Amino acid sequence: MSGPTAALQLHDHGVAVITLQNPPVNALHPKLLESLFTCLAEAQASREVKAIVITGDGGLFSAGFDIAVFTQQSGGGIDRTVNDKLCTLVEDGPKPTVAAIEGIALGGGCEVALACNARVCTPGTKLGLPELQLGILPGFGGTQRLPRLVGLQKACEMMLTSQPVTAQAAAQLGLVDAVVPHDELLSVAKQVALDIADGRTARLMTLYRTDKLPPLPEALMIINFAKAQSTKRAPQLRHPQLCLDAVHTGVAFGGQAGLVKEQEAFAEAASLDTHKALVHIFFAQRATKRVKGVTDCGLAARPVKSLAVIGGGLMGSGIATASVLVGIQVLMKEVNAQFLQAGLDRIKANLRNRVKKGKMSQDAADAALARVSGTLEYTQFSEVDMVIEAVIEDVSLKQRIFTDLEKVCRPDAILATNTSTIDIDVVGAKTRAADRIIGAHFFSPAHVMPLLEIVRTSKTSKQVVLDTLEYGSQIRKTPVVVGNCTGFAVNRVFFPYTQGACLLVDMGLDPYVIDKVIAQQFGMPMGPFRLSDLVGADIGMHVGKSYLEAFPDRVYVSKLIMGLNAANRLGEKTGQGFYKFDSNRRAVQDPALQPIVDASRRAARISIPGLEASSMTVRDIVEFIFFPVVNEGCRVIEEGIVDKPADLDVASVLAMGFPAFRGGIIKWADLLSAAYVHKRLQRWADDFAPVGLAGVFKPSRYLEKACAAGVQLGAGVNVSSQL
Ligand SMILES: C[C@H](O)CC(=O)SCCNC(=O)CCNC(=O)[C@H](O)C(C)(C)COP(=O)(O)OP(=O)(O)OC[C@H]1O[C@@H](n2cnc3c(N)ncnc32)[C@H](O)[C@@H]1OP(=O)(O)O
Repeated sequence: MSGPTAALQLHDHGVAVITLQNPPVNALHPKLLESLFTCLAEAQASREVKAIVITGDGGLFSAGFDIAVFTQQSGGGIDRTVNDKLCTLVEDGPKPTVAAIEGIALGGGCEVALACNARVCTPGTKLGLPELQLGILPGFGGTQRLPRLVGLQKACEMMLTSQPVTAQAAAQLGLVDAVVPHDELLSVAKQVALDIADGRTARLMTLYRTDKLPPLPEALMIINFAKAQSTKRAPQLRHPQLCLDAVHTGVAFGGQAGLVKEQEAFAEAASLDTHKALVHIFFAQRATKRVKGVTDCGLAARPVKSLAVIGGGLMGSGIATASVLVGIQVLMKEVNAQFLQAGLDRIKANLRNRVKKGKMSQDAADAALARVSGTLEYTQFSEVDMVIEAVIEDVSLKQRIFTDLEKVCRPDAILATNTSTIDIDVVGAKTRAADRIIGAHFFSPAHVMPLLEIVRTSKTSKQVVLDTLEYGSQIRKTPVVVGNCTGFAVNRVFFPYTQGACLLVDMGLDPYVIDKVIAQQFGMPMGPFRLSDLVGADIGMHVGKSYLEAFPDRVYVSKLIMGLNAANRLGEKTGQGFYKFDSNRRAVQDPALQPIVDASRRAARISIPGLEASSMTVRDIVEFIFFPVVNEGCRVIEEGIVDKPADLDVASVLAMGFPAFRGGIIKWADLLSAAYVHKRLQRWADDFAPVGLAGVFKPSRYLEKACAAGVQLGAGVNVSSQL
């Protein structure tokens, strides 16, 4: 088979079977679409063909338009005329077409199926229109045909959430006409096609159906409600509105008018930065598992079957939960029976929560729980493939544990620490096992947060990095492999985040206004001060000290966090921090914070001419806080802490909640232009030089060089090679 193509075969009784072929997911590359068009035209014209079945190769129908093409061509890379002609040939060509669907029918794949005159699928198939998660909208007629098949409300929900439906739900909704076993898929689809051709079954053309559409006033209410909901959820996003505009035109003026509007709306969405950002994140997230010098050198990963977790606290029990959920046997070790029981109870509670939320059955939760055993000894440690230590951040305690582990574990067992602040080399300093010691930095809650930061030292073996990557995939995390430095990649890049916000408060801005700008207008899940309350001001101060030691040239020490510590306003855990918290953990503004803010401002005495608080715009606030984060990201790239710049984008999205629709921290800077980021940082460095804070903003070498060379920050090594 050569490249993306469609294959035409004539089967018995005059049924032409066209098979989409483009492994691994039969993505609709323009070449495949062209080939599909040629096959369809041939089948439609052939005297020997009575009916047509479209199916996919390798047990999958299609994952939709080839997303890689979006990165290569402007305007979405979709040829409208091919698309129009193709769907017309499928839907109302002389011979009926039926889709035989297995595995997935997503995006354009689902839309080709929607244009068919009937659809048959196998159990386990997922169908949906997830285009909005890529910053576009369905562009092969999905905005018109889906509402006509499943009803307007359900169609809006499916498109706005990007969530596919199961085969069973699709049958109930009328999205498919039959669900049949794998062995019968093709024969049933062929029979349905012949039944239509012979007039035994009515030939339905989805675009012209109106039976599932509500009367116009009701339809408009549904669309307007969906628009309002979508604005409330993500006011920054335009493409959901464009999608609903296309739906609106279709229900008000008919499917053909709707198709024209859909194409216009698609082209507009495809031209926006949101689309570029989301496509970037789609590929970047899948690329984190490919690490130079580790995954490309012929080594085979060893899956983890049994794991020991040391420490049953919040992190340890979360790690254990994530592992038992995917079938790994877990041995949890604690120092006494009471702590052990508390750890096991936490795992039980985590699983119970999942059952309550409908994420798993009680039977599956029971089976998962049966995979955990508790111990106070090291006796069974000789049996495990991997150990993850998750005790408190105490260097000598961790060193003792690793010395013990070296003695009790198999010589090939992976020894991991979940530290977030301690140098991995120091943790293993008293052992001779440095080649199998690695950081496995989880984010809290460990069984929920999707990122696993894998920290390798200069001594960690490739095999151990590969195995830990494999473990990350096993527990369904997105792994990012990083180097060993203060804060590793994620926390290090984000240390200027709260720092910049504190500096703004000391300059006169209201902390609650800053939080609103960063959360509601920029799109972070919460602002820096709400985040500080979640993490705890005590932890903030402790971590701040380690950054001050490591990077004294660029740390601003505000009295704000110290003031909170002195007043025992540590955040959620003490009921008050920047905010005060009611019994439902709801954060409300607290006037009692003001004296702490005033004291911090008096101590800071920062006043920069031209940078008065009252003159700062939303854009100023956002850039003042995030450009130093970008700058630190540049240093991390230059030092080779990350394998590739896009890893930082993924990490910032998955661990810090940086908006995916902005592409992650480095992609966002590139979309704004590195030169612009550089210019603003340099200006602030000059402005703040008189108060001794130039270092907080001074553009990094990597940023300087990228600008000088006119290359993107995301270019990585290409920039470094020009340094
Ligand atoms: C005009 C139209 O309306 C526009 C469109 O159709 S836009 C496309 C809409 N479709 C989508 O958004 C589906 C995107 N894909 C997915 O959700 C998931 O990849 C999936 C459910 C199909 C498979 O998931 P999973 O089994 O976990 O495998 P996953 O690693 O994600 O994908 C396997 C490979 O296929 C690639 N791939 C998946 N969907 C693709 C697509 N639509 N185009 C190009 N490549 C795709 C992935 O990049 C990955 O490549 P890699 O192995 O080189 O990293």
